[in-house]
Amino acid sequence: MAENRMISVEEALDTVLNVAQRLPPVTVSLHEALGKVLAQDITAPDPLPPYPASVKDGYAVLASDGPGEYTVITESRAGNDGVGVTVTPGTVAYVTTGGPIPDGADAVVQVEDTQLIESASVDSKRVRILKQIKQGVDIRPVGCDIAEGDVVLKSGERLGPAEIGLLATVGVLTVKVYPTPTIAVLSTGDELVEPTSEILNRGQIRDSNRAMILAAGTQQQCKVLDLGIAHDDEKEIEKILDRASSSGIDILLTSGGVSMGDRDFVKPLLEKSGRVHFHKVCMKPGKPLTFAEILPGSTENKKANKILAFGLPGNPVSCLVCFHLFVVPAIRHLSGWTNPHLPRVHARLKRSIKTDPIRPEFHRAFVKWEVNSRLGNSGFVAESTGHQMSSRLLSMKSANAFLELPASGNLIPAGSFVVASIISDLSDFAGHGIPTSTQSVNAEQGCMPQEINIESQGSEFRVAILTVSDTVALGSGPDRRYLLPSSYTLWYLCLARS
Ligand SMILES: Nc1nc2c(c(=O)[nH]1)N[C@H]1C(S)=C(S)[C@@H](COP(=O)(O)OP(=O)(O)OC[C@H]3O[C@@H](n4cnc5c(N)ncnc54)[C@H](O)[C@@H]3O)O[C@H]1N2
Ligand code: MOO
Repeated sequence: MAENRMISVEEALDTVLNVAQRLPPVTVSLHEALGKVLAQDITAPDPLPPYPASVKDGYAVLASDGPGEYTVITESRAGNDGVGVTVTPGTVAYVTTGGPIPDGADAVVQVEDTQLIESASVDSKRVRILKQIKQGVDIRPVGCDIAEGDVVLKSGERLGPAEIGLLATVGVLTVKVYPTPTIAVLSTGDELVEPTSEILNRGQIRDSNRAMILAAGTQQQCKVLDLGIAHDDEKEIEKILDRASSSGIDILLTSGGVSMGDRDFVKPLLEKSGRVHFHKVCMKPGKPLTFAEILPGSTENKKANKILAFGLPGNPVSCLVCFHLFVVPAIRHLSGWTNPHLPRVHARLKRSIKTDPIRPEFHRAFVKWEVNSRLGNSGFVAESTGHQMSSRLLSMKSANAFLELPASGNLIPAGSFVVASIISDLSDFAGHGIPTSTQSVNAEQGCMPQEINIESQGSEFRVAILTVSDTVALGSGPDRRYLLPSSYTLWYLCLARS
């Protein structure tokens, strides 16, 4: 039985992260690996470049020959070009960027430092070298990018586009990674109807939390399971929770029914099927957040792993704030992240904010980088999203950060620095911002933001990729097409010879 006191946010998060365990690694293909954390070291089986390669389009020469007129004995673009041909004093070979340096040559003179000499015969090309260069210039020696046996990626590293490119380069097409968890989402409440309902009878509202949390889970790369809406009926909720617990999920998220109402059944049901660690956190919003673990073998959960269960508060803002502050770090921990915490920055308040006297507040805000070269104080600036009531989901719209405001009941003046926990990726920092207002924002009665025009974001782009390279087409060099972000639809993915 969890104790009855309100625990601090730090204590609550520590508890969640202590209970959460990394999921066992799985093997996935390169296309499924983006965003995952590696569960193995990756070693290069061969060097890159595998042959001495030219850095420029130009002529492979003997540096000691110096400026003068030379016969072009071969052209080395890719693959076996120039094999068996040796550059001897008085001769040069034409090379393209990335092409193999023929034997004998020890430097490359870029075409800009040469002149092709008009010649009577097509077979005997001659070139004038205009510049003296040193040995080794514009040649990438074998293994200069990656040496054979180098560990190019370490267990625990997260795979972004560059890391996927490295895997492709070293020819690793399947990798061991930590999987992302499967999340089930249930809304509870007699007042809730499907978002498709056109007419709302008295006392009814559309269920926003389920769609929102399913989207938030998908954004964190989780597989999501929609458990629908349950009435405030103990037996009905129990049945759904039992069924969900036996369906192979890792995290169970409910919304509503965790506060003090006579039909708030979620907490007692979690107590029945597992261990409730806490059910009240000293924070605003999100006070009634409940956290439990459903242990293997309890009720219908016959799975070998335990399930983390979060009873999220029903108020939509409280629900999403708790998701970011507690569920996201839990997801990251299960997915193998070494640091599962939200990143934090210091941001200057654009306007003053009145704090709550009792609970530390997670004030929704838009944080962006502002350049102020005149005063020399460029940095992050935070603008409130307006009225912070926990039923007002508009206060989450556009928010990319939560300002951590200590409980004092005082006014934090404009220009003060506060800690901001970042909840979006950094690309959102250049966004549209919040409409300007001169009023200070009271934690209880802040100003209402006006409607703003946002250009449509997140639309899907269709991208065609064509690798044009003789080297790649002949199989003599790596292809790094896999660097494409997964949010794009691949239209065309192939190799072509130049
Ligand atoms: N006597 C007390 N009452 C309340 C307290 C308290 O300490 N003592 N705490 C308040 C706080 S703080 C919060 S937060 C809420 C949380 O309550 P529940 O988690 O039990 O949620 P519900 O009562 O079911 O709903 C609250 C509110 O949210 C709306 N809601 C619920 N689910 C959804 C959904 N899926 N989509 C959209 N809106 C939803 C619901 O209609 C209510 O308006 O409790 C306070 N009360
Ligand atoms: O904690 Mo509740 O989430 O303040 O509204």
